[in-house]
Amino acid sequence: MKTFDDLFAELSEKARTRPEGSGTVLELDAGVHAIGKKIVEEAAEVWMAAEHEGDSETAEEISQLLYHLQVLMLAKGLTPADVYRHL
Ligand SMILES: N=c1c2ncn([C@@H]3O[C@H](COP(=O)(O)OP(=O)(O)OP(=O)(O)O)[C@@H](O)[C@H]3O)c2ncn1[C@@H]1O[C@H](COP(=O)(O)O)[C@@H](O)[C@H]1O
Repeated sequence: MKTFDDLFAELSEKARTRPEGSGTVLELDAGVHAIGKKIVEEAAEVWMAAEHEGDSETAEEISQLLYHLQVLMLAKGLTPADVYRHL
């Protein structure tokens, strides 16, 4: 099973090597404003799933929110350690 840190390592590598067909590369190229909009959209989907759908759908929406948060971290040059020190 992939963890938060596993995904961050995978996305960091995508950002470094910029493989063809990577959605992460496209999203990074779109910039912080576009990534921020995606985060707000996914956060709303988490809320709606939690209120109106099941646990599995909610967990899936949370995974998508975490993905977009990681893309924003990469766009800003932040690492998981930068975040963890605030937990
Ligand atoms: N975990 C994710 C992940 N979660 C969400 N997403 C993206 O976020 C979108 C969210 O989906 P929605 O259901 O909101 O669909 P949507 O609004 O129609 O999406 P868009 O039309 O806006 O793309 C998906 O279409 C993906 O583009 C993800 N994209 C990639 N990953 C993982 O990231 C890694 C690298 O991916 P690539 O960079 O694409 O190779 C791989 O391991 C992937 O599994």
